[in-house]
Amino acid sequence: MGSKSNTERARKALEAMKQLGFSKKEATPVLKNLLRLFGNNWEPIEDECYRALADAILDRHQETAADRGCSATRPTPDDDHHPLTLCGASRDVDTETDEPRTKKPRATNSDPQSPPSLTDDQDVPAAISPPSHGASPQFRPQTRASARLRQASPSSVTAAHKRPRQMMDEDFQDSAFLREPKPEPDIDMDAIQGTAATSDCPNAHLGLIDYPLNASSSRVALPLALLPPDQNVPQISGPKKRAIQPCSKVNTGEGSSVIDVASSTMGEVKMSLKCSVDPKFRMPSLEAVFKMVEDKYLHSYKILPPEFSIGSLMNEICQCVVQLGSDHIAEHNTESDVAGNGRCSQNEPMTGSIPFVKPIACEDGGNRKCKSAGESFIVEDSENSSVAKQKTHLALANLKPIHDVTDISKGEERVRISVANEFASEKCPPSFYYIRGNLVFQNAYVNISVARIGDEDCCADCFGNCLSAPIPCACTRETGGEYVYTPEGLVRTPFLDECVSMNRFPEKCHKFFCKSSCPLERSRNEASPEPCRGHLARKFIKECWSKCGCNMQCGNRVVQRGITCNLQVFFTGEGKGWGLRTLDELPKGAFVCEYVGEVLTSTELHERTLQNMNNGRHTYPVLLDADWGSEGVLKDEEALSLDSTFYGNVGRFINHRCYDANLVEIPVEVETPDHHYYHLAFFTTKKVEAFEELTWDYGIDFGDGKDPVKAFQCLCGSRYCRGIRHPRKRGKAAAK
Ligand SMILES: C[S@@+](CC[C@H](N)C(=O)[O-])C[C@H]1O[C@@H](n2cnc3c(N)ncnc32)[C@H](O)[C@@H]1O
Repeated sequence: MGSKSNTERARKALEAMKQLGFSKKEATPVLKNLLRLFGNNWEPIEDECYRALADAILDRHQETAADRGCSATRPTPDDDHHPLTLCGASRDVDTETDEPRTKKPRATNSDPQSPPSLTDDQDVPAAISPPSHGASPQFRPQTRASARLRQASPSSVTAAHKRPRQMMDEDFQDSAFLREPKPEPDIDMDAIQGTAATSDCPNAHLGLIDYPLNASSSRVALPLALLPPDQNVPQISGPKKRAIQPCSKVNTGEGSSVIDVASSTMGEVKMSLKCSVDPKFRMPSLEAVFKMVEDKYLHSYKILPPEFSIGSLMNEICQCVVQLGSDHIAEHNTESDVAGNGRCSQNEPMTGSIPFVKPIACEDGGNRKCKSAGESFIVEDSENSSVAKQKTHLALANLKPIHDVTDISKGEERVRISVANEFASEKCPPSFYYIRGNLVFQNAYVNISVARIGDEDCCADCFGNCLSAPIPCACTRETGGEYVYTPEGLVRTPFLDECVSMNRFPEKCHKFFCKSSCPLERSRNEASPEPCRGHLARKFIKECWSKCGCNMQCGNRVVQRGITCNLQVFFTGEGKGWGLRTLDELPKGAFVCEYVGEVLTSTELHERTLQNMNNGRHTYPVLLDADWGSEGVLKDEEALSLDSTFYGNVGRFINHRCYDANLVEIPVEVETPDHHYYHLAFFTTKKVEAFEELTWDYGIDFGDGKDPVKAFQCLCGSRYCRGIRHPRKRGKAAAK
């Protein structure tokens, strides 16, 4: 095929169409169009005996008919099972003269290889033959082109079996077709597959199946509904790998429908829905259909915002098709970017994705199992060596979970978190697994046990809402006998301001210095670690928890109830990649989200760092170092950090802003009474307007040339920016 000239291929295609009764005049423009659509790739056109071409010609007929104002014709009594007839489809063409003719083409069929004759009673373009009796199971309408192809050539019968290649087939580089089935229980799949297997088509058991009916009836090609693409798709190895779509059963009963969606890289998305209809069906106006569906949704389900319209829903479907269909392209283009950094996904070297108190690079992928540990989970790899485990993260990254742009959390959160890109660049953030709570990667020691929580660390005697009780409960011990939260769930201003000030001016705050070697320095250089640079003695919020007598609505449980505000992941278009914004105005002290990721030990973090450096990739995990140095020697498995490179929540999208960020991170103790493991929660430092970007100060010293990880060039826009352009001046100004 590959060596054939285009002219030769065109000639053959037109010849094949001629045999189907399509004139050169009508086939040529359609062929040209298809070639343009497939980017001059002949294979999908030649496939299945030019099925795509025949379909396209018939589609054109239909469109022309629709333009002429024709709708479905009323069926004749014989057409009981032909509810939809193409307007104008009975028009045929003299294949010699290219002129329309009233008689359908007749051909003799003495040669089994030549096209069989098309008789008047056979030639039904939108043919749906009645079920036959006997051995043949129930069946579905054949598609128009397949009917013609089948009648035209025995070889086309087998070719028609290849229909499922339309979905996820590598041959279709420029176009993708999805077919979403309704469950269709009535067909005997064994019978179908058995029949198909008798043909010489390698994919005969898939998709469009030809049915041998009894002697009096013609053979009917059955379009079987295909499962959606996220099902397991077995691959056939061979010269060309083919994705096989498993077939679902066909239902010939009333109300069954099949949705066809086709798209091309040129942004065209075509949807068609085939439904069973009453024989007296007449095409209603589209306006009436839209109105009826909108009314139905509005009145029956009451879930619609006022701006809802079916038009925009269809537009959204189109956009989702294009986006999902394009994701693999973005993935190929962003192989080195698995950390959710918008800049990197534009093929720039990654300068870091995970914000942090002290930046450390990391990377990884793979064969993992998760097991739960209280509210945390442990992610285990099947391999033993820690380095190997880190490596498996690379493989994991290649699994590329697909984002749902209507809710990137995929239902993990209580609110939907949409994705928006007002720029024409990437449609979706690079892949990661969305998790609502932290996961232990491997060796991190997160000891969540009821026995560890003493009476002084819980309020077992409380009931209902602790904030309504006359005396503050035991859970306020850490905060001087006062609740941090107001009854409205906001962090009280004095506490909040102290946290903000601590982050802005860490040099003025109390710090813990590790008594022996610092785990962070140890991980950087185990042989001769540098002296500890100090860790902030952070202020904690302690929330009530499961060992407390209060209920889940208790005012001292805010972070553990999860995200409640309307957030959106959006493309900043300011060189910072993706960011997070609020869709509603937020008051000062409001909880926004946690920073969620994998819990790593400092050794694991260091291994990721090395792996990452080897791959030219950097990420910035958050150290959970609040209490490092407050005790004796901190064991490595107790020195924890969070990394949301591969597993994370929306916190991973929050960009950095020097000094005057509108979010501050506050450690929150929930299930553990010590400060080795805790939650890192973001609260607003001031009132935030709707659609304002949410930012926090990563605490990066942009002027620290010694740090092994090169910081990104700061584009925060703050007048106090410590960014590399004015490191000293800005820093000093802000400190005043
Ligand atoms: C936690 S990620 C934030 C989300 C990220 N923008 C994305 O697209 O996934 C941190 C990375 O975002 C980028 N970034 C964050 N704040 C920035 C800033 N102020 N200026 C420039 N880049 C920034 C840097 O590449 C950084 O490594």
